[in-house]
Amino acid sequence: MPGSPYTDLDRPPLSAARLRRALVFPHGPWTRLELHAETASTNADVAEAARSGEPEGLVVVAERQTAGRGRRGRTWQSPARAGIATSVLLRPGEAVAERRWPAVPPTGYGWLPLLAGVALVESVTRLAELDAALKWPNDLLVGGAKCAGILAEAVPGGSPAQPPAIVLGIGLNVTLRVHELPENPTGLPVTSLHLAGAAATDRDPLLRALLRSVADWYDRWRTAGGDAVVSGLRDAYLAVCATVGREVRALLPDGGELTGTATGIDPDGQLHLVTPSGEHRLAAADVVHLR
Ligand SMILES: O=C(O)CCCC[C@@H]1SC[C@@H]2NC(=O)N[C@@H]21
Repeated sequence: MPGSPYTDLDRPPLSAARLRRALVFPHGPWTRLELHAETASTNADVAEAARSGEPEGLVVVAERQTAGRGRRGRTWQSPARAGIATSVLLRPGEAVAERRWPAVPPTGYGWLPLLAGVALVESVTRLAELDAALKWPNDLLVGGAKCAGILAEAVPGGSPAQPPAIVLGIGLNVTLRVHELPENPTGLPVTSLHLAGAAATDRDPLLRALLRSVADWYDRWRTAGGDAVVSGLRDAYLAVCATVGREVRALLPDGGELTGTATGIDPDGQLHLVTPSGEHRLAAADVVHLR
């Protein structure tokens, strides 16, 4: 696409052969990889596969998305070869006897985007050698700016007895340049690993490390029946969460807003907020760090 600000063929493509090495990680759920040069949204692709009965473990990766989805109905920009855009299919409600994974009740599913956030911090810290943290629930912050986002979407089962599948989508800005960065509606600055001074921006190892880390945490969490405390996931999340202990403004899904101190994360992954009007537990919100 000559003339498009998003086309940059100097950026090396992802290698399906190199990425497939992440699929054989022994504890992971990954079964199949699809790598697309372009798609509308990897979350939409995986949701469609889930509706067609695809088993757990599909990984869809795209070099570019034309209609990437963000949280709360927003869009997500995925310029060609400049980031990681991936979605995975998880079926936590189905027991897996050979792995000794019991079925996780749907009340526990809220931890999946937080799990992906922990995996993002681990892989970015290790490979890009940057200090990374999470703004609750799962915005990856590098130097106080957003570098990645996570969108988990539920796909209802085929019958009321069948638990929903979860599409877990991760978008990471790797080599985006300043003119390619989108504006964040809450005023949060946005960055990429390259702009933040990453030691390495090779996307194959980054994505492999990310898939391994998600697989590792998913195995621990599933083995513990979806219990974030027993699996150690809650502690791992708290260790990298930049929100707890801060003064924050929470923009609520109903348009309301609360200002107070974030004091903790409960066993369901909800944020505790202490405000002058009392204590609140938030399942979803856009959080702005004030101090
Ligand atoms: O708003 C956010 O912060 C969440 C952004 C999630 C973007 C990723 S990119 C891969 C996957 N496919 C999508 O359409 N969205 C997610």
